[in-house]
Amino acid sequence: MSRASRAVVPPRPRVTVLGAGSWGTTFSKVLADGGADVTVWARRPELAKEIREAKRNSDYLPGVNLPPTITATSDVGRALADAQFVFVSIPSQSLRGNLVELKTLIPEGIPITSLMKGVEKGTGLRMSEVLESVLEIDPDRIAVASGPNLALEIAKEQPTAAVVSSASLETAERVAMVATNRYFRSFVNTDVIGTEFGGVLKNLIAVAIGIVDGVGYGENTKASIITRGLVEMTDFAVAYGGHPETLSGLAGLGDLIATSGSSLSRNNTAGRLLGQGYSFADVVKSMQQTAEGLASVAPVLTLAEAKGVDMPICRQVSQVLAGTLDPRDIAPHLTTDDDSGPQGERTLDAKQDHGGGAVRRALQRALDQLRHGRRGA
Ligand SMILES: NC(=O)c1ccc[n+]([C@@H]2O[C@H](COP(=O)([O-])OP(=O)(O)OC[C@H]3O[C@@H](n4cnc5c(N)ncnc54)[C@H](O)[C@@H]3O)[C@@H](O)[C@H]2O)c1
Ligand SMILES: O=P(O)(O)OC[C@H](O)CO
Repeated sequence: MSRASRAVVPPRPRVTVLGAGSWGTTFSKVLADGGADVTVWARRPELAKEIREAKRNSDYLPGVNLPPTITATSDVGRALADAQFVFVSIPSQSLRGNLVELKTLIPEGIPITSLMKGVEKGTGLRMSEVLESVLEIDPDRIAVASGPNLALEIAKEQPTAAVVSSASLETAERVAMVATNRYFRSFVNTDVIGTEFGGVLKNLIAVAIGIVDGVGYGENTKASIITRGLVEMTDFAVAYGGHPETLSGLAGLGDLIATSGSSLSRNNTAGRLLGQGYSFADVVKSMQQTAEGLASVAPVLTLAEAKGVDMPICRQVSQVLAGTLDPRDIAPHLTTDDDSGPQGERTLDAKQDHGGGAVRRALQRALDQLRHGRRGA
């Protein structure tokens, strides 16, 4: 027997993905192309059948062929039966209800990874926090994956990077190993808060970009909102214990660039429709897929208020959604919360405190005055 024929082939990991929308299905392909045997749980039996038999998900990923190592079922018990890894990709606002039903079906001790980018209305919890509280599991078993990850581009195997984060570096590394293939590379970190909030907050900024795009403003306006949006995102995440460098990475700036610049983004698309004058109700009705940013605006602003973080861009997005601000009036104010005079630009500050944003801003302004000899610079 030759040396090659005696080589031990490692067993293929058995992975379950909950959710067969555009991201659940795309991520299943990422995992299968990385060497896993994947079972997708789809709510609708006809979709499970299409994925299982035709290796297609024509509603969400037209023209994409799925690998033969993906199967699907609408029976969640069967989907989870012998899973070694679970990935969850269902709309954030329905996560809790689904988890309650399948709580007892998840095998003991395996890593559970959130692929979602929203916060829960009512509780303001991040998706990893909902997983932890409903499943009552050790946070070391929980991971989140985020980054500039527009599903259709990845389904077409365009090279992409992501970041997998867990309180346990070992869990992050195990998950990243299965979530890596020739066109998809997963990095790791242990800043779950920064990683998750990056994915949530860039959706709100992408809605703002869509709004000004819909109104007809150009690249200067969009660049201004992206840059000031990143400051808002960072202030918020840091106030909640995230690391500023995470927000400068794939899960923050990276995702912000991808989402703000692409017509594939549902958040960007929803914003564009608002900017063109459609009402919030009309936009929700016309969206075929989940635009998480629309549901996350209110809980994010509540969380921001609790920590004294100013989020002028997000606040004005919420006013457009509520119909109290005309989209055409949004851009001149979007990049500032203060029209009483010039402010210091204050971009990213590695020495930011973890909370007390209002006090920090007041101090920063006083410093700006001292530095520049007048109010702001
Ligand atoms: N699509 C992307 O490019 C992308 C990329 C990264 C992250 N995400 C995140 O992934 C998550 C899922 O997004 P998506 O793009 O797959 O959304 P989607 O709208 O394409 O699909 C959502 C899926 O969930 C199902 N669903 C809807 N309500 C449900 C419920 N009550 N219970 C169970 N299933 C339900 C739908 O039938 C659908 O199959 C979101 O949090 C999104 O932010 C999406
Ligand atoms: O289509 P969106 O707006 O949900 O964005 C998809 C991903 O989050 C991009 O990383």
